[in-house]
This record gives sequence, C-alpha cells and structure tokens, in this order.
Amino acid sequence: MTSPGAPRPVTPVSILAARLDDLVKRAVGTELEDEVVAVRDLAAGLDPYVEAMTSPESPALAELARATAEHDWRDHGGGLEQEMLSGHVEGRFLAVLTRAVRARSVLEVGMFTGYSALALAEALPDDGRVVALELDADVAAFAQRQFDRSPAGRRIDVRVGPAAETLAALAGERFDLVFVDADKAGYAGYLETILSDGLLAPGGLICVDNTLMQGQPWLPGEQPPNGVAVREFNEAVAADPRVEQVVVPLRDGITLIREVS
Ligand SMILES: C[S@@+](CC[C@H](N)C(=O)[O-])C[C@H]1O[C@@H](n2cnc3c(N)ncnc32)[C@H](O)[C@@H]1O
Repeated sequence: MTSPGAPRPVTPVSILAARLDDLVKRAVGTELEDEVVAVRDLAAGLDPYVEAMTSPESPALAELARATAEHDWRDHGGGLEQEMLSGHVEGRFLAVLTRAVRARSVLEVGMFTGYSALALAEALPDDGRVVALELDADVAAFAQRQFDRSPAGRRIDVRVGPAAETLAALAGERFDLVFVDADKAGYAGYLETILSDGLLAPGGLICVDNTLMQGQPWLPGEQPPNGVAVREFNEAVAADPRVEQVVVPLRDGITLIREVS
C-alpha cells in the first residue's frame, strides 16, 4: 500500500499560502521577490501561529488525528479523505463554545472519524451527551474504536444512516449546541429541520462548518457543486429573519447561528 501522503490545502488561507509559495518560486531574482516573500510569509504564518497560541489537544484527540492521517482513505471508495477532519483549532473552538453555552446535550451532523464529536464530548459535564450522525458505517466503526479508548468517548451516541432520516427521528429532543458538518447539498434541509422541528434548545447555538468552502462562494466563474451549495446556503441564512448569524473565518469558515425570538 502506498502512503496516504500529506494533506492538501483545503482552506482559503492555506490555499492562498500554497499559491503564494508557487509565486515566490517564479519571482526569485526579480524585483518582486522580496515583496512576494513578505506576502507569502504573512499568509503561511497564520495557521501555525493560531495553532501555537491555542490550548493543546488532549492525548485522545491527538491519537485520533494520527490514526486518521495514517489510514489510507483511497482504499475506502466512499469519497472520504483525511482532510475532512476538523482538527486542533476548530476542535478547541467547538469545546470553548460548548463550555460557554453550558451545553449538556450536543448534536453533530457528519462525524467522519470522530474528531469534533470527541472534542465536543470532552467539553461536556460527566452526564452530558453527544448524538453524532454519520452516513458511512465503516467510518462510524473507525470512530467508535477511538471513542472506546477515550474517557469522554462514552458520552457519544453514534447513529448511522442518512442524516435527513436520523434527524427526523430525533423530533421531540432538544440540543444546546448543534454542529453541522455533513454533505453540503444537505445543509439547507438540515437547518430547516433543526429550526422547524424544535431540535434547538432555547438559547442554543448552531455551528455550520465549511461555510467559506475554499473561497468558492465568492469566486467568479463556474464553481464546483459544493461551492454553489454553500453559497446558496449562506445567502438563505443571511436572508432568514428567524436567525442571527456570524461567519467566522476560522479554517474553512464556521457560521454561528442562533434563533431570534
Ligand atoms: C467533513 S466530514 C465530518 C468531519 C468531522 N465533523 C470532523 O470534525 O472530523 C463529513 C462527514 O459527513 C458524512 N456524511 C455525508 N453525507 C451524509 C449524510 N447524508 N448523512 C450523514 N452523514 C453524511 C460523511 O460520510 C463524512 O464522514
């Protein structure tokens, strides 16, 4: 088996840094070299600096990230890749929000290998719970093996199936924090179900991942289907009088949404 290799850039800033790095190579020996190097350093230094200044991840999360990076997802065939994992800074961001809203019950839509589910679970009180929805049974089993090795893993209740169906089955339950991170074409429907089925507890917070989608929502020209889906989702949220929202340019973008009464 060949190595799964290093992750490719999948956020606006890391894509910008990689493209500026290419420009630096072309600018060597020209009058633009110093300026292009300075601009590249500004972009390339951001993520490492944010990581270094953010509280470290737990040993269990570091192990989960390592196992995900070492696995060869090309064998899987389900369109999964290691770049789907949210990671250290976003995990800590979700954990801080979970504590700030004093969440006891959390819902995740789109779990992958379980990094964000475990980060959320670690931030809950002992009797708290995360209900984590995942379509793919194999990756759900991968995540469950990681949860079984971690003290906070027992707070996670994994439900396998298409999120539209598993969400509908949750009607009547209430969550203090919801993290949406599944198929982008499904985002609008998931938000509608969460709001109209009353899945969000009063004062609760919805966090939606990848709302900057590698810059595709604002770039000109024809964009891939995920970019179009996210652009349409962002515009629908911006026009929805039921909610107040802010797009946080962290990693690939995370929108925080609360219901206004
Ligand atoms: C970006 S990954 C989630 C990453 C994860 N939240 C983390 O932080 O590591 C998206 C996941 O959503 C799952 N997914 C895609 N479509 C889905 C659907 N219709 N229902 C439930 N899960 C879905 C994929 O199988 C994948 O594991």
